[in-house]
Amino acid sequence: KQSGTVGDQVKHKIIGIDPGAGLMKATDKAIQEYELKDWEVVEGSSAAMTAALAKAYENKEPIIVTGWTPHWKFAKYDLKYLEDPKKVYGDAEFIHTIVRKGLKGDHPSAYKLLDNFNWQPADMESVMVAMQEGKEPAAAAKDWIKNNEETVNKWLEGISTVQGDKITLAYVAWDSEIASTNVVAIALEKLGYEVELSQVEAGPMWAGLASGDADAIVAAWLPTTHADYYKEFEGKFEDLGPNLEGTRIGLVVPAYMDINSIEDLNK
Ligand SMILES: C[SH](C)CC(=O)O
Repeated sequence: KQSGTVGDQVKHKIIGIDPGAGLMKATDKAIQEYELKDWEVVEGSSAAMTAALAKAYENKEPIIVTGWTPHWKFAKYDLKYLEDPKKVYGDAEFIHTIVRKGLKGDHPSAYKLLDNFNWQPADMESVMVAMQEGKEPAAAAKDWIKNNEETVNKWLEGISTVQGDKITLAYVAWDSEIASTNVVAIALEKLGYEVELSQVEAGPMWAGLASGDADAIVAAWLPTTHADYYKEFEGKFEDLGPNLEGTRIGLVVPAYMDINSIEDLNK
């Protein structure tokens, strides 16, 4: 049994991810709105956060992380979101596909595939779990495509193939976006495209679309999480709408911790 307040137990640290993530901006807002005095959000990465979570969970130690759904961590560990009565983290959201201006004219087949791409949280999570169990992202994506031919053929239906045209997909190394971007890359390769995957931070991902360095992303968390980026680059991209429905972001803790709300962090 841990002694002291939950703040003492976790040294008033919330284990975050890359600083450009909307989840981190929302967490900074939570610190303010819930007046979490002398709490710190530790910047790092998706991988560092899940490594810290694994270590704490194995030792049944208290930990608070910035978390999101879909994610393999919910399949692997018994976790819960802290209630967010002030709704700082918004409600269930979507992941959108966004393409650079002009893509439709330059690469109509790629545009159509990107517009058709959509799948369920369970689909994304199954690719993430395979990656977490050690499969290379491209291999995990290939397996999922093999096991979901009907879905993928619907995306590809009626789209004419190409001979080696190049497409660049930008993404941030969030486990969810590594999964989705690798799946879309393979679907584009099935059409004959040569696909480059460009791993960048969140800001440069959106900037790359606006500059035309990136042709497309399937990593836009909207309407709230990436609202700032959407506003900053509005007019310089084309939003093809949701490719997945039912995301969630917030503070996540192991179920063995006896706190249930962000408000409990002040006790
Ligand atoms: C970490 S979520 C995949 C996206 C975001 O917070 O920007």
